[in-house]
Amino acid sequence: MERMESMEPISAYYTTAYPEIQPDSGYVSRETTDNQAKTPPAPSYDEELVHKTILVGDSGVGKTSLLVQFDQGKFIPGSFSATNKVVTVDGVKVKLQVSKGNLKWALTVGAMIWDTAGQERFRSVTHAYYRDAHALLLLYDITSKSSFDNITAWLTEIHEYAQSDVVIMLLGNKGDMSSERAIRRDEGERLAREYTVPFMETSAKTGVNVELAFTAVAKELKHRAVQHPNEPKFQIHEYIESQKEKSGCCSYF
Ligand SMILES: Nc1nc2c(ncn2[C@@H]2O[C@H](COP(=O)(O)OP(=O)(O)OP(=O)(O)O)[C@@H](O)[C@H]2O)c(=O)[nH]1
Repeated sequence: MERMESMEPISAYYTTAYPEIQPDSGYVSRETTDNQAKTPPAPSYDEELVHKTILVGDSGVGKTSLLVQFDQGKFIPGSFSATNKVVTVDGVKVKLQVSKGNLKWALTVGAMIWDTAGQERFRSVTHAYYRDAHALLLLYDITSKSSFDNITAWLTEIHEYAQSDVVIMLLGNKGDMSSERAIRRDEGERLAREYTVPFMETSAKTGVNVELAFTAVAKELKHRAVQHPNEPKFQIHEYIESQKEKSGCCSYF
């Protein structure tokens, strides 16, 4: 795996400042790429395209663990809870750039902002981050009914502040904890269908579907950026299903 920055040891990872990823840096605006797509000849893939992706969801659902699993290919047990780690004023816990093959991600993990009365609000990153995001990974924890119930509120927040064409994916994380499961897989599937977003269960612990989740959104964004008007649209749902079948994804949680 090619890294865009030198890595710090994990112990320092969540207690030091992260490489700043400026909202406007490192990726091509959709407006530009749309125009390019309409101008013959068909555009080639912009190798510098960075897929700005934010992970959101209730506290403790495993956002940071999922990012670490994707980035480092391992599970580091224990909470990266925002409450005792550095959270920037804009509600961001981690910013990181990851590069795999010719795909690049600027990843941001949102941390819950607590209001003065100590009540959790359905807001993590500030509006500027939402507006700037190409993709949002929205996580719940399959062992936590409340994290699932709150997905609707998260989606309301996303629809209010994010770009209308943002790619959203719903992830039911902690898929390895089937004995403590509170949300059936078909409940996740039903919710995803209701909001017309792709869905899969993941495990930051075993790594199941982690790479697929990030790759699927990046591929969707890449296809949008370079799509020729006459070409068929990339079908993210079909891509996910075909890859799940290839990897036999869900049988070894
Ligand atoms: N078994 C299991 N545990 C997980 C998984 N993902 C995360 N955890 C655990 O769940 C807890 C919370 O994980 P975090 O990655 O800190 O969650 P977060 O969403 O970033 O939390 P906040 O910073 O509070 O927003 C930790 O104890 C993790 O070890 C998973 O897929 N399986």
